[in-house]
Amino acid sequence: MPYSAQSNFDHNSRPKTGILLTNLGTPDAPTTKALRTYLKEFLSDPRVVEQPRWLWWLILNGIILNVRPAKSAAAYRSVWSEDGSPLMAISRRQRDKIAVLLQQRLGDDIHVELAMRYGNPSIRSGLESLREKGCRKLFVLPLYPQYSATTTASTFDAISDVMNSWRRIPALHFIDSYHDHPAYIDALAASVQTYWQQHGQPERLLVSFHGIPERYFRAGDPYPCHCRKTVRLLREKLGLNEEQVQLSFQSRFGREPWMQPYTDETLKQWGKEGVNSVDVICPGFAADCLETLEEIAVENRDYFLEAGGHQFRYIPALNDSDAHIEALARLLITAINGR
Ligand SMILES: C=CC1=C(C)c2cc3[nH]c(cc4nc(cc5[nH]c(cc1n2)c(C)c5CCC(=O)O)C(CCC(=O)O)=C4C)c(C)c3C=C
Ligand SMILES: [Fe+2]
Ligand SMILES: [Fe+2]
Repeated sequence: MPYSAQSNFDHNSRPKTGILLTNLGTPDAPTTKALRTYLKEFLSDPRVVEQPRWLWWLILNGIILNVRPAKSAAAYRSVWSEDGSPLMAISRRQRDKIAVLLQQRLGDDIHVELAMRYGNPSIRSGLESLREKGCRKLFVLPLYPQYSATTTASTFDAISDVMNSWRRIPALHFIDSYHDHPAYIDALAASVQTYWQQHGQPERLLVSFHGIPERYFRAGDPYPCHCRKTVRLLREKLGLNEEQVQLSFQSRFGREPWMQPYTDETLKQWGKEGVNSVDVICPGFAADCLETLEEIAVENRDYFLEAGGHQFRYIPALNDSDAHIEALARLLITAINGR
């Protein structure tokens, strides 16, 4: 098989620097058909579901892909905007703003692309576009602050799958996590403080992360440790105690135990115990998406209020806020300058 190269390759060209921002991905439309395509790709990834392949193939194709797409499509419709999926719209704005900031600070030889691990725009299209622009140094920033094999390592798999047919591999820098980066923690703390200055401080802050099966943690996935460290640093920065700021895991899928405590059970328990007011923040999501806008802000709100709680608020993700763009740009500039 011939290995491929940049189509307009010039041996004397000046090397450029490419940045690939990635996130999980989202369906192309909030329809059952689009959800089936998206979920099939996502849930066929062995990094996401670690089960014997034949058994999982039967469950996925026999049950899940017949039931879940319609249910998920209805949930996506409830958050879909004029700009499409919130995750996609916000990710595009993040890419545009980061590109402007990096070009202002480092010059025009920097190119920034956005790619999604599942669906569109694909990792292949992002990498090929940077290659066509002559990028020979490549910085990949998966927008997952906390490393997990299910997300971060899966992104790496997709990159190596594309590059294994390339003639010239760029100098590759893969940013594996930034769960304790001071600029990220500062941006999170500032977002909470600003929210509280405007709306008042609740009794408790619940810091909710997407879960993973407990089995993956026992096999060595550091994700829960990264989540705990983010929460500790945030709590310290806010000057609050372990009762006021607590961690939980949301979005469990399937029957086996996932990381605990579960977000829904925690909120039900707090409602029953007489906790009056709760704010929830989800620092593992760089952009608001179905998991925050629907599962947290709607579904879990109901659990808390039905259990006896009085006030529930969701503090938005960092999204394309100036503080977030600045934090991500600082992360990238440090990597680019090798410091
Ligand atoms: C099947 C197991 C799943 C694992 C393990 C998992 C890990 C994981 N996911 C995210 C981030 C996101 N997940 C999102 C949606 C989503 N996640 C799963 C399943 C697993 N995720 C499903 C089936 C879905 C689709 C929605 C649904 O049908 O419920 C999203 C939202 C995407 C959007 O379009 O809005 C994000 C983001 C992380 C960070 C993570 C492990 C650390
Ligand atoms: Fe997920
Ligand atoms: Fe969910």
